[in-house]
Order: sequence, then structure tokens, then C-alpha cells
Amino acid sequence: MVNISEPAVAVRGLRVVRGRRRVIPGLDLEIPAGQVVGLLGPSGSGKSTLMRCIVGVQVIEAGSVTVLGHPAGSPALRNRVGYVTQTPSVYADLSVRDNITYFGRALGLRGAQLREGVDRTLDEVDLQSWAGQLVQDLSGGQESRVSLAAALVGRPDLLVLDEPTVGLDPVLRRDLWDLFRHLAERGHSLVVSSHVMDEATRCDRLVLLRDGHVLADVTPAELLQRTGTPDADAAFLALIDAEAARSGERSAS
Ligand SMILES: Nc1ncnc2c1ncn2[C@@H]1O[C@H](COP(=O)(O)OP(=O)(O)OP(=O)(O)O)[C@@H](O)[C@H]1O
Repeated sequence: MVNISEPAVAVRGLRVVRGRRRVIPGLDLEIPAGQVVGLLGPSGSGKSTLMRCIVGVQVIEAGSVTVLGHPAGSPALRNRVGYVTQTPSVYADLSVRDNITYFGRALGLRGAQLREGVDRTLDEVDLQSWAGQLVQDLSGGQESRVSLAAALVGRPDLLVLDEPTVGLDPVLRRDLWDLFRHLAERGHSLVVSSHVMDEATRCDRLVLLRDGHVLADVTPAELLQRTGTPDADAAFLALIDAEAARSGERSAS
């Protein structure tokens, strides 16, 4: 289990170039352990890039990313960090149960522990009744839940989820956010990206990104209080407007 007095993730002076663009120009951030932290921001703001840095699959230009006390991507983190990308990464020609069993086994689960882990995870992502179905015969939302299950089955200390609720109906979205909360209460740390601002209120903490910068790193209540707005959508727009006004003042002076 994670030591919750230490941050789950510490990012210092991070710079990342993708293609010819510096998409993260210098970012410092701490993600506390045992919380659900939302990574929010417009398309192209750098959410997926930052997540790739956290799981250690992104080449970085400068800076450091420390995860659970180790450099991101270290072998010591292999079984401790779960990552779900926007594109489902499971085997289309295997059943739902066989996929989750395969990933559980790869993470070292065996025997009764493996069977119980697979059943519990199928329940959590609400796929028990689809367990015998081939993944290629599932809907997009069901397939993305199989990907989530594959990451969940090993009970990683840190779960990094890139837009896990895209394409899901409101009931499933609510159930998944309840599951994230339940995992955080058990000491797991979660970083969840989203475009959907109303999901912000389900997080313990919010990191709002824009153009690879941290625009705000606050609790949902602080966000509304700071901006004097009624909801997260309006708050985000208020922060963007305030930043544009500041940079306008800087370039005029
Ligand atoms: N493979 C790549 N090569 C070059 N540039 C890239 C690549 N992937 C992403 N980028 C650029 O990096 C920037 C950040 O992209 P990123 O995918 O991290 O944003 P995002 O906030 O996750 O967006 P979205 O919400 O649309 O998924 C964008 O300007 C994007 O065009």
C-alpha cells in the first residue's frame, strides 16, 4: 500500500517536445496519494502527454517525474501503476473473462486469488453478464470497460486513466466515479483525465491544464470560490479569461 504522507507523483521542471512543438514548457506538480485527482483541460492542453510522462512511456526533454518514490517508468513500478489509454488495449479475439485473467496472471496473480480478483473486477466494471463474450462483439463503451478491468485486476497503487468515461451513459459514468471513490478510500491514488467539467465535482483535487501549463491546482470548492462561478465549466472559462487578460497586460507593458 502507498505511504499517503508522500505524494503519489512529483513532477519537477518537466519539459516535453512532441513533433516540433514544446507541448509541456516547464511544469511543476504534486499529486497527493490516496485521492482522486482530475486532470482537466481543453483538447490538446497536454493531459495525455502528462499521463504518458507519469507512466514512463514519454521521452522528456528536461525535468523529473517521480512516482511512488521511484523515477517514472522504473521496473519497481511495473506492478504498482495501472494505465488505461483512450484506445482500448485488450485482445479482441479473447473473451472478457480471458482478457482479465490474462492480465491478472501477467501481474502475478494465481489460483483462488486470480479467480476472485477477476470476479471482483468483472463486478466493479459491471461486465459479469458479458464475461463469456468475445471483446470483438462488444460495444465501444463495454470494450473500454474491459481495458479498465485489465488495469484494475492487479489492484495497482496508482491508476492513471485517460478519459475513462468517454462514450458511457450517465448511469455507468456515475458507477465508475463511485468505484474511483471507493478505490481512493482504500488508499489507492487515481489520476483521471476528463473533458467533462461536471465530473470535476467528483474529484478530491483538480489540476486544470492549458497549453502544457497548470492553470489551477485546487479542490473543487476552492475552484468555485476563487472564480465566484456556479459550476466547473464557468470556472474554467473564468480562469482562461483571467489568464488571457494577464498575458495581454504583460505584452502591452
Ligand atoms: N504523436 C505526436 N506527435 C506530435 N505532436 C503530438 C503527438 N501527440 C500529441 N501531440 C501534440 O501534443 C499536444 C498535447 O497533446 P495531448 O494529447 O497531450 O493533449 P490532450 O490534452 O490529452 O488532448 P485530448 O483531450 O484531445 O486527448 C497537442 O498539441 C498535440 O497536437
